This record gives sequence, structure tokens and C-alpha cells, in this order.
Amino acid sequence: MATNNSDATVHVSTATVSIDQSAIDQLSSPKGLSFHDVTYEVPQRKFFKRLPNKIILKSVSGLMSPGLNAIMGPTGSGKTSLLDILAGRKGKKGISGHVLINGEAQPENFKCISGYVVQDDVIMGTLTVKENLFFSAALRLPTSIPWSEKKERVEKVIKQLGLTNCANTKVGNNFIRGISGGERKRTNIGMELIIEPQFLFLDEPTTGLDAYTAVSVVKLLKNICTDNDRVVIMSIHQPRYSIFKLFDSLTLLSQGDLVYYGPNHQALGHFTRIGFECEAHNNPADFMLDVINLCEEKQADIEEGGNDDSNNLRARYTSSHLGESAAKKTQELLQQYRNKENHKTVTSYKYATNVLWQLMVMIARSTLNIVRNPRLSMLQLIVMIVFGLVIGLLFFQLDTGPNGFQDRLGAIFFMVMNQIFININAVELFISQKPLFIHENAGGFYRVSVYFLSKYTCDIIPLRVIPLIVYSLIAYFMIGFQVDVAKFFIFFFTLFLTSLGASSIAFFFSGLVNVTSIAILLIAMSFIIQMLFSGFLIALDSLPSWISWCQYLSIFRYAIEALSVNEADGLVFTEMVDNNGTIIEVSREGSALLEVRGFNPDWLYYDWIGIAMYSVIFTTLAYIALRLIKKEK
Ligand SMILES: Nc1ncnc2c1ncn2[C@@H]1O[C@H](COP(=O)(O)OP(=O)(O)OP(=O)(O)O)[C@@H](O)[C@H]1O
Repeated sequence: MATNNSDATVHVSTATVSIDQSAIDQLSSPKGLSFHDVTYEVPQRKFFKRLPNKIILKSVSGLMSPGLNAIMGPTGSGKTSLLDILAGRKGKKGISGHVLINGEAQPENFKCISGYVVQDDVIMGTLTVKENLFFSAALRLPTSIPWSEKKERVEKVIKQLGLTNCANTKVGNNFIRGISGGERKRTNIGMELIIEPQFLFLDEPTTGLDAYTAVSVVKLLKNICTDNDRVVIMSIHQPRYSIFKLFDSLTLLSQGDLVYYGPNHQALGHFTRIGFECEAHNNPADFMLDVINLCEEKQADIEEGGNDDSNNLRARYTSSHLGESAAKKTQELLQQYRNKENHKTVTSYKYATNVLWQLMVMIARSTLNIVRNPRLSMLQLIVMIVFGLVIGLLFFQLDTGPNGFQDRLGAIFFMVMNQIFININAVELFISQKPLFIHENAGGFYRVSVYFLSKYTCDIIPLRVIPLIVYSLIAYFMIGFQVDVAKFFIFFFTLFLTSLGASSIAFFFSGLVNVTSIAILLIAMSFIIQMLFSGFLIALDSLPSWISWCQYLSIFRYAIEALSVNEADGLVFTEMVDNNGTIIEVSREGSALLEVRGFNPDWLYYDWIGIAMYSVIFTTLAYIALRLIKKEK
């Protein structure tokens, strides 16, 4: 009998196929990773209404023994969710059941001692293959291991993964042409193999690779586990036969249900026994996915009206001899764990290296990244030179005549606005590297605080300080501000603090959201509102009393006040005043004019504290945002 669906023909058979019991027993050795009744659900909402939870994994159990273990299923069946749960990379929220590692509870630091290769390669493109591997070795191997041994490990991994020819080639990014897709994937695997993990997880490692490269990557994984008795667990969507036949165990998922778990070579037999026969020359993986898709469609029809279990693959697997044996074995393992009196549970999250070492390595990598990819810093410098020249020419050599004070205020307003808005690009700096941060931080490379500190010292400060020095020198002297060393340094320091405060705001929003355009919109909105309370567009004394407190929340106000006080104090401006029909010239002190605008000439230090508070508050908030990301993943 043949049943047709849109894509495939699935033969329903009545043949009897024998079961290889020894293979099942072998699968169920306590060595490896076992999972018991793992359920994963997420809350759902429609506007403000809470809907029933979406169940992504429905009480799935199995065991991943040394060898190549594949998790297969149609798209959206829950492969990545299961892989992440087994790898300990999902928050505990919504997850129930047990994951045991070699018969013990999964340790808290499991992420640090196991390897995880994400689907989209995350690796520093400006570094060579070897440098990336050294980076992994430097941070993930304990400092007690001598450097010579770390070097040996790097060389060994390069050889093992066949990366010798491209070891000194840059990985590549949007700007740099680097290594091929297969080499990139192998480098990602190498980053994990450096720690010689017993467990290696891979999320769809063949996605985006051509057929030949995909086979070679999976063959490599097969060698890795046969060489070292390692447990390799990979999710895969629809492998070709040459890949499929390399799997030792197979876990098949359909809409979160476990529809097969057992030795790979028994899978076709199971399907034949429950009535689905694979045609000769058909790829078993294609056949199984066709059966799953067909049964999912039929189940959906039946659920609308009817009561037929023949298409319920989960029920048929559970009631099969294979399903019953596997359930018995996993139950036994769980029982053994429960009966144990002394559990070897690791509850602390330990990094392999100390904070100082992590910071040094991160600073070295970031510096290398800037040196090898100087476009952004060069562009920032050029833009600042252009802005410096434009403002310098526009406000060239201001005098202290009737417009002297107002023009100075205008120049200062423009410079502060310029400094604040140009720092919006700090958003991109972080968002583009967020996947790398999430992956490395989850893998125990470094602490969040180390990442943060290295980001500030190597990315933010050099990108702001050098262009700012050049900008300040051009603009300050072209405009003709007071020639006084102390005043120049106060001017520079105020702009530097402002720049740091604005970067912190940008950093916070980029930690909060993942989409650059949304982050830019939120930052621009916050800056524009603050700009209204700067004291330039409307005198601070003229602000309605119910809203005048907002000026103290404006970084613009503090920066403009500090710079205006610095410049106008000590100058005397001439003004034309109408005295009963005759225009006469009067002299006014800069400090008096400042007071008219609502600025306080004695507030310089308070202004600096105000601007610095921006950096402190938003840096702290950005840090909290990063910690929340870490907790989620
Ligand atoms: N946090 C979440 N909130 C809502 N739905 C989720 C969440 N995580 C996963 N899902 C849904 O659960 C289902 C399974 O997702 P998962 O990514 O595990 O599937 P998959 O088999 O790996 O899919 P693919 O092959 O397309 O990557 C999908 O329908 C997905 O949209």
C-alpha cells in the first residue's frame, strides 16, 4: 500500500524486522548524557491576554552515549531546544525533567567543560585560524597548564582538523576575504576541541555548506568521537545518506514529541515494523522526515474529528519493543541516580583563568582587531576632522563684540551636540559583536565584567579619545577660544566626559535590544529630549516650573554649562543698548551674561559630576543588561 503526500511517497508495510537488542543495551550504558522526561514550555500572550503555554518538548527521554548522536526532525520540531537543554545552555524557566551526565546531576559549570558549536559561526574575523585557537586555549585552559603545552594542543587541533594550510590565514569578515565555509566551520569546532571536552554539541553543523564539505565535516566529527571515546551530539535537519550512515544513535522529533530514539541502524527497521517501508534507493533521512510530515498532517486532520492512533508516531514508538526497552533503560539510570547517597554535584561556576589574565588576553585581542580593521577608527577620525574644520570656519576667530557671547554659546552647543550624536555608532560596535559575546561568555571564556572593561579600554576610549584630541585642537584654536592651557584642558576633559557618557547611553540601549535601528531610534529620542533642556534653545530660567527639574537629567545642560562657564568667565563683552533713543555701547562680564541664561558660573565641578554620573549610571545599566542576556542563554 502506498500513501501519497505532496512531496513524497511513503510505503506502508506489514513486514517483520528483527530487533538488535545488543545495540540497545550498548546505547544505554551510563557513560554519557541521559535525559529523562524533559519538557519545555514557553508562555504565550496575545496583546495583554495570556494564552496557554506553548509546549516545545513533550516529556522526551533518551541517552547519548560515546559516539555520534544525531537529533533529527522537521523544522520547528524542537531540535535546537533539546540540544540547548542538554548542553545546559537554556535558562531553567519552563524546563522540567532531568539531565544526567555520566549518571550524575548536570554540573553548574557544564557549559565551561563541554563544547558547543553554534549554527552561525561566531569567531573573530580579523584574527587568523591559529590566533583564534590560541585565544580559546589562553582563556579556557587553566593557567597551571604551561604555555608550551597549550601551543602543542593548538598544533594538534590544527592537524586533527586539517587546517594546516590555512592556519595563518585570517578567518575573514564582511571586509576581509578569509577562509572557506568548511574551514570556518572546522575552526569553530577547533575552538571547542581545544579544551578536549567529553561532550561536544553542534547545532546544525552542515547548514550553509556544500554537499562535499558537509560530509567531510561530519566525517571529521565521527573521527573525533571514535578517537577519543567522546560524546558528540548534533542537531541536523535533513542529511544526505553519506552523512546519515555515520550516525551511531538517532533521536527523531516531531512537534516536540520523541518519535524514535535508538541505534541509527535500527531506525528503518522500526519504521518498517510500525508499517512504513522505505523504498529501495530512497535516502532513509528523507523517508523518515516524509513519514513524520505525513503523520503530522494526518494527526491534525484526526484531531479535528476522529480517533485514530495509527498516525501517532510517538504512541507507536512508545509501545514498540524498542521504545519500551529504551524507556526501561533510562528509567533504570534515573533510579540509580536517585538511589545514590553521595551525589558528586558541582554547583559553582568556575572560570579556568583569573580576571587579570582574562583582561590581558581580551585587551590583546581587541587591540589586534582594531589594528587589523582600522576602517571604523579612521573614519571616526576623518569625520571629526571635517566637523572640527566646519565649525572652525563657521565661527572663525570670534570677537567679544555684540554677538560674541551668543556666537560662543552657539559654537559650544554645536560641539556638544556633535560629540553626543556621533557616539551613536557605539551601538553598532556592540550589537555586531553580541553573538560572539553571548557564545564566548556562555562557554566560560571570560566574565561579563572583563568583556565590559576590555570593550571600554580598547574599543570605546581609543575610538573617542584620539579623534577628540584632533577635533579639540582644530576647533578650539580656529574659533578663537581663550588661549589658556588650563582652559583648553577643561574644554577637552568636559568633551571627553560627555563623549563617554553618550557612549554609555548607546551601550546601554545596545545591550537592551538586538536590532541596530531600534537601538538608534531609542537613543536618538533620548538625546533629542535631553537637548531641549540644554539651556541653549530656551533659557533655563524660562522653563515652566513644573518641568524645569528635567534640566538636571540632561547631559547637554551639564556639558554646555561647563563649557560656557569655562569660556565666558574672565571675558568682557560689549553690547549695544538702546538708551532712550540713543544706541550706546556697554560692557558686560561673561559671568553676568551666563547668569541671564540661567547658568551658574560656580558649577563647573557639579557639571563634571553630573556628566560623570551619566557614565556611571548607564554603564551599570548596560552591565546589568549584559548579565540578563547571559542568564537567558
Ligand atoms: N522562546 C520561545 N518562545 C516561543 N516559541 C519558541 C521559543 N523557543 C522555541 N520556540 C518554538 O519552538 C519550536 C521549536 O523550536 P526549535 O528552534 O527548537 O526547532 P528546530 O527543530 O531547531 O527548528 P529549525 O530546524 O527550524 O531550527 C519552534 O516552533 C519555535 O518557534
